[in-house]
Amino acid sequence: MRRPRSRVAAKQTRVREADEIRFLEAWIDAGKPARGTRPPPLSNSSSKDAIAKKGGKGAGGVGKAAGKYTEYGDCTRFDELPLSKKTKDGLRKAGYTEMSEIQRAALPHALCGRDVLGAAKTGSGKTLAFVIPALEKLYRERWGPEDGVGCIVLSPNKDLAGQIFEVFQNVGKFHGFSGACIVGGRKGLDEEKASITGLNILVCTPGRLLQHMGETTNFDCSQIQILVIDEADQVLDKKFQQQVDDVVSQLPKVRQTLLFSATQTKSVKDLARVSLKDPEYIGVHAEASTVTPDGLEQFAMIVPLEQKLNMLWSFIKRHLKSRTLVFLSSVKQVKFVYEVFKKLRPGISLRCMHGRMKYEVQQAIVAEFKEGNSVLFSTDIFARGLDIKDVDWVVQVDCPENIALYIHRVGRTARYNKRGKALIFLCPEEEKMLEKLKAAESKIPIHIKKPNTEQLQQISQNIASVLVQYPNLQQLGKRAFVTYLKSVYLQSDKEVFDLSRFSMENFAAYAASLGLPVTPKIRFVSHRKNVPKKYMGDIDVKQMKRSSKPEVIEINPQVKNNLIEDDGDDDFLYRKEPKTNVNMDDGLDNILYPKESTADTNNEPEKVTQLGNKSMKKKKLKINVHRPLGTRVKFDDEGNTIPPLASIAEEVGSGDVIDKEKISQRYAEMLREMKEHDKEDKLEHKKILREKKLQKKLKLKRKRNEELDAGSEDSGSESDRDQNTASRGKKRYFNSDDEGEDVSKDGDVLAQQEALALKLLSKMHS
Ligand SMILES: Nc1ncnc2c1ncn2[C@@H]1O[C@H](COP(=O)(O)OP(=O)(O)OP(=O)(O)O)[C@@H](O)[C@H]1O
Repeated sequence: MRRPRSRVAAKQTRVREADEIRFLEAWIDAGKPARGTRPPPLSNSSSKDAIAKKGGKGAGGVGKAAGKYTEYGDCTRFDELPLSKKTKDGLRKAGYTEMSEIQRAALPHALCGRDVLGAAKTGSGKTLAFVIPALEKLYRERWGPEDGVGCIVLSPNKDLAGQIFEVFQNVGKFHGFSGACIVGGRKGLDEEKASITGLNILVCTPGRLLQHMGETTNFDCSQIQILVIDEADQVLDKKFQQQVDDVVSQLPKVRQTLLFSATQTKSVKDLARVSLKDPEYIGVHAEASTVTPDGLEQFAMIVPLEQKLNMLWSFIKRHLKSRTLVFLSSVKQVKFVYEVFKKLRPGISLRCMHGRMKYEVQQAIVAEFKEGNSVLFSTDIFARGLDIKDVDWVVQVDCPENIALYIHRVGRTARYNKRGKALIFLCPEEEKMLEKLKAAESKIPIHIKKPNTEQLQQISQNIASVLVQYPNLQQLGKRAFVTYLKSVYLQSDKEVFDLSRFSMENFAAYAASLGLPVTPKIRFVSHRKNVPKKYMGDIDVKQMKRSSKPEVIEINPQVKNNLIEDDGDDDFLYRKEPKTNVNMDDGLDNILYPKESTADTNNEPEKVTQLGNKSMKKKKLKINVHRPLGTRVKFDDEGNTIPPLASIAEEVGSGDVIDKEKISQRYAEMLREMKEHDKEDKLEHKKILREKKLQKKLKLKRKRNEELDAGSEDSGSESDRDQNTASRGKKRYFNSDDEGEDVSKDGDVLAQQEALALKLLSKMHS
């Protein structure tokens, strides 16, 4: 019986694959690099010759040459590695031919089954350094659908997980493995549960994987071949500690483990937690003079807290032809700055991104951001791993919590041999961070730039008017204010982050710079445990300031003078752009920074007193930054502050000038009107009460008469009745002319008396 052709083809494929696997295994074993060896750097031409001699393509064959398996420890191209045809085809199709340094160093060790702890600069291609070994391992193990999960990749967040999964899809497209990106969120959990047991490759966040380990029936990870942890220093950090430990405890001990990050952990404790066995420590840039990408230019600028938004706005206006990623420290700040700037229309499309967004929304935003020039405001959800090509600028408006985060943030630009620029705003109170960045051991070539006050656009007033129009934004602004201070307060590095260095005036000016009419109260400090003594008590910022050092408080003379300047340009929003089209290479620095400082890398940061001094000559917006917390500030047409009472008078009166006499007249009038109203109300109330009383009495009277009438019919004499009524102390009605005469005997007389009484009463009240 002839077998169906497809079965024959399938068998042939199986046989071919089995042959290929045998060849690969033999090659991997015979040509593997010695432990601890690294390929020579590529820049050296003599090393290239040496590579060619040793066995690269130039040496006359891939895999086997002259009957011997070639060494692959020094090769430079993917197709010189002992990789399956499927992976090589995938790489070629995705456009990858030459290996990056980390790939050259890590892949040979990872392919021969060793555990690897890899560190390399941001954007240097670490993802392929673990995706390729993972695919190859499963392929050589002939992993199939019935084998379940064979590879787990842990990523700190869902965006990065999605990105890694895409690389698996691209490079592994010719393999038949199934896989999924398993990230948080309620949606999709049931679907995931239904399919996860049949998947081979899982790229997931630790929390979601743990959820499946606990909830999904038949979900078994006991056979996995390879565990990868990307952004290992973060995943092994406190935040994920419990989750990662729980996950790892459910994995088999015999497996390969690969750990990668731009800022690597070497903590023995951490490595023990994931049971790395005799790992290869590969830090390809450990000897490099910088830890950041070579194509990255980095600048720092000392900007007072209350000038940060002005500076950011001015920056955006000067870089309309760029793709800029802006980091802020909280979701609320991101939302606030994005919403407010959007209303102010800078002339470039704006986007925002934070962790509270749905995954699909985030994906859509990233896709849009990739399309053209725009500004993306983001929290640190974007700081690590995210790979967007051609980001021109990374601007850090808020100080990163440590050097590692700085490195990851700036690493969103200048990726894979591209060029890029990064700018960080540091408050004068955070100058310690600048010292740390500049320290030799940090290996961060950062240049100090002096702000060009001539180009600085003051937008606080514009923001304030936006907030008046959109009260929701005012609420958001308040929350952004509080959250920012909270984030500073909660940072552990008190050398850099110390709220006590900020004065009450700083906070008030900062609130004003966000367009807030009132400085929000900051109460969170007193609610924290382990609060340094100086912050304790029924705290508001006033008390914090008292413990600060005076020299750092009064950095800005404008604050001293209670003044924040305004450029007085009513046409601010629609001001014409400079003739030049601004882009990465057209000497922008001269626009935002003073010319004389561009080459200066060693200057001490100038005290921020310089900011805006020139435009002080122009019209001034006077804001009393010393006003007590909770005091509303209003402005007149001239930009002067006016007390709330004056603003009432202005609304009522016709003139432009605030007239004190008018105010008191208005108050006197209001008082008189109020008294009159009060009198009328009282009379009305009395009248109602009396009428009620009278009605009650008449009702009683009628009832009594009815009883009396009934009594006279039944029994007793008149004298008895008189006695009875008198003894009960009831009032009796008398005719004034016939005083003493008992009229109750006569019903007509009674009726007359009632009518008379009613008449009298109504007269009295009318
Ligand atoms: N061999 C290569 N040839 C060409 N491009 C490559 C190569 N390897 C990686 N890339 C590209 O370089 C970019 C950065 O790669 P990847 O995201 O893996 O960097 P990374 O080192 O993981 O960065 P980060 O530390 O920021 O996560 C990607 O766009 C990727 O496609």
